[in-house]
Amino acid sequence: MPPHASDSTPIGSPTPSAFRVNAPNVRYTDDHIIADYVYSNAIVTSNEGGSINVTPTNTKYTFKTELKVPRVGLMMVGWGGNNGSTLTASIVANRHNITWRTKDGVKTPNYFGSVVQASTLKLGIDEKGKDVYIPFSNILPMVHPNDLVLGGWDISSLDLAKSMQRACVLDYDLQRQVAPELEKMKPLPSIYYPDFIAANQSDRADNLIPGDDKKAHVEHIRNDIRQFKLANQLDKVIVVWTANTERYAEIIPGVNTTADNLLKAVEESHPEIAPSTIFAIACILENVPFINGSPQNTFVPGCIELAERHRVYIGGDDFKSGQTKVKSVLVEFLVNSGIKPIGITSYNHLGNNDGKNLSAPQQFRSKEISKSNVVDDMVNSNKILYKPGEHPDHVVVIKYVPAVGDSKRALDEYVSEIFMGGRNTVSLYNTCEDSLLASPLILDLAILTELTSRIQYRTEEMTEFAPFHSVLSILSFMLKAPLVPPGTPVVNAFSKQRAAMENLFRACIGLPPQSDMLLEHKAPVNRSKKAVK
Ligand SMILES: NC(=O)c1ccc[n+]([C@@H]2O[C@H](COP(=O)([O-])OP(=O)(O)OC[C@H]3O[C@@H](n4cnc5c(N)ncnc54)[C@H](O)[C@@H]3O)[C@@H](O)[C@H]2O)c1
Ligand SMILES: O=P([O-])([O-])O[C@@H]1[C@@H](O)[C@H](O)[C@@H](O)[C@H](O)[C@@H]1O
Repeated sequence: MPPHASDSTPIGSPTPSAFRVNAPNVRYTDDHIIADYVYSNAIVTSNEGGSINVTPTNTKYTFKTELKVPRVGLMMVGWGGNNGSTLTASIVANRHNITWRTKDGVKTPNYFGSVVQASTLKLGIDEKGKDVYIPFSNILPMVHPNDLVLGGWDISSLDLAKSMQRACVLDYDLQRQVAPELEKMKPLPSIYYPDFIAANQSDRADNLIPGDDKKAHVEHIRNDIRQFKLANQLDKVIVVWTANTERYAEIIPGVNTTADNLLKAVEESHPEIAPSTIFAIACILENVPFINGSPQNTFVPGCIELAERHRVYIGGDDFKSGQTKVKSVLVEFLVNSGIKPIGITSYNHLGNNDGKNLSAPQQFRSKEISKSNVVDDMVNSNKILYKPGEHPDHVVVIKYVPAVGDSKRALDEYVSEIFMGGRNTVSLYNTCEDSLLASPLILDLAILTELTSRIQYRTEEMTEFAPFHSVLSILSFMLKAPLVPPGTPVVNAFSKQRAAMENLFRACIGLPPQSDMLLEHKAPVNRSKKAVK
């Protein structure tokens, strides 16, 4: 059976072979790859005397992955924004291989910055012991970005060509060429509750679903999704929130702490239910995954419970695109090197509409939270450096400076304690082209969410295959404040996030985790008996 997709599997077709895993624990059928996998862990216990015992555990899983790549729609909330318009224009450019001229010469379209489309992973070693890498998108059949059918909503009525122009992100010679296709794309009217985003956004709000009946709004969004799916003959739709950052919603017992009281609050049009939560509820009830690319607490407890009840995938929060992505690498490097960050100052200024919205205190606060919590797991992992409850000083500053547009300037300083009372200071100046860094993440989130929806698992205790938990923590690599199943650990460390994602998909094809031990070189199997002098 041809087992795996190439990195651009035509929709719905049998999967052309990219590679085959020859192992007794892996089986291929016309429609699935079925892999038996042993998940190894270690339970650590300590007794009163303080001595620590470690008990290795092995849990048998079977993963079943549907190989057929469906026809997928990506609906973006905030489609007319900088990220939404930039992604749309870029997909059109890639789809038609449109090149464009700049002062630096001719540019060709690509998907750089997408972990799925532009990164690789180690599959194994060749006969000479040399690492063999494949495109990440080849590990399992995935939707190719060029095949995504795009749509979405915006409170601004501008078509996508005008939105792209307003964003001022892409070179003019490219904008010029994709404009004819983008001008046909018009965002659906959306829901607008002024209290949740900065007042300075009101001048865009000319494309609204009427009324203030929140239950009607849920039904309207559900119908929009159904119509989009029908009109484009889609098998699946994924919704990604790339609209403005909202203020945090207050968690109110009896209003949004359980699925039932959240639905009741929607029926009563409770003022504390945010637009993003209305979209999430609509998606859950429509059995459509919803991913939150912004930092607000869309997923109030009742919303998570609703997703669990309906077994619909949700994920978030807040694309991890530039300054924070570097932070999740640098702090991991420092702490894992036994160096103690004691002061982290993250300043940036930007001049796009996101920055304009974030210039309002409540919207900034949402972003400050997601940008500040990103070091917690790394700090908590090293009790040598940090006493219980001890944390680096961590300051986040964001300033709105229209003059720099989408080209955010991030200035970071990391002060650390080093050997024998020494101090080390790392200063970074990072020009993050915000939308060019965030847009590829929207692709990764949508494509990996769709892939995950084709994977089921079963353990020896289970009689049936089942989907993963509704909260897709496997998406954390793309997110600043990873949403995780209630009560489970939040991982922000960059290398751990990447390894978790890679190793899960390796498990689905029956391969062990990538350990990078290179034991074959350190302890060669066929080493001669003679001692080396
Ligand atoms: N590097 C990045 O760009 C980056 C990184 C992390 C998070 N984010 C988040 O992604 C989001 C989008 O970023 P952007 O730069 O594209 O912002 P943007 O302001 O350019 O786009 C947001 C769009 O959402 C629309 N909108 C606002 N409320 C809406 C609603 N209720 N329904 C539908 N549309 C609505 C606005 O009209 C606007 O077109 C922001 O929340 C931002 O904080 C961006
Ligand atoms: O991802 P990252 O570069 O750390 O964070 C960014 C912030 O620094 C920026 O101010 C904001 O506008 C973007 O939405 C994004 O959240």
